[in-house]
Amino acid sequence: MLGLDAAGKTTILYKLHIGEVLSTVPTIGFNVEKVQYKNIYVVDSLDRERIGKAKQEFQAIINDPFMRNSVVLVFANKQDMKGAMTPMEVCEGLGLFDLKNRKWHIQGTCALRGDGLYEGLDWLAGTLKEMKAAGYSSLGSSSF
Ligand SMILES: Nc1nc2c(ncn2[C@@H]2O[C@H](COP(=O)(O)OP(=O)(O)OP(=O)(O)O)[C@@H](O)[C@H]2O)c(=O)[nH]1
Ligand SMILES: [Mg+2]
Repeated sequence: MLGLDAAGKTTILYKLHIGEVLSTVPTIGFNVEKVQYKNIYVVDSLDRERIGKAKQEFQAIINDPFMRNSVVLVFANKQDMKGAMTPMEVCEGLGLFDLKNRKWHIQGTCALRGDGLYEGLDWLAGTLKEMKAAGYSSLGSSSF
């Protein structure tokens, strides 16, 4: 799971693991959270100023050779906040529409409440299963 600082990664993991949000402290260093599900990118939908930076990082990740053929789930987080970008705006901001030959999905989420998290993960699990059944051997990076 990847994303710029304060996107909501730690909150999502807390929510998924224990169903209750504890206060979080910023993660120093790489903004990478280990989680069983791979290929998840989290965006702070409220942070319009840094959507360009989020795009840069996102494009670098998905263009990494290890990420070829990988499926991508994007969480457009903080949908509870007034003025947040809609999932469609986040989609445009990241350049998701330009992705060729790639299965991707964007899911609006509110990590604090847990809204949308399982819907997104269901899509990811179902898609990975489909691809496995279709005989794809490479399901993306093992380092995510
Ligand atoms: N309103 C709102 N706040 C959120 C949501 N998700 C996370 N936050 C808040 O956003 C802040 C940053 O969340 P974190 O989970 O620490 O973000 P992170 O991606 O782990 O950040 P780094 O560890 O710095 O990379 C915290 O104050 C969270 O409570 C959300 O869906 N809605
Ligand atoms: Mg964190």
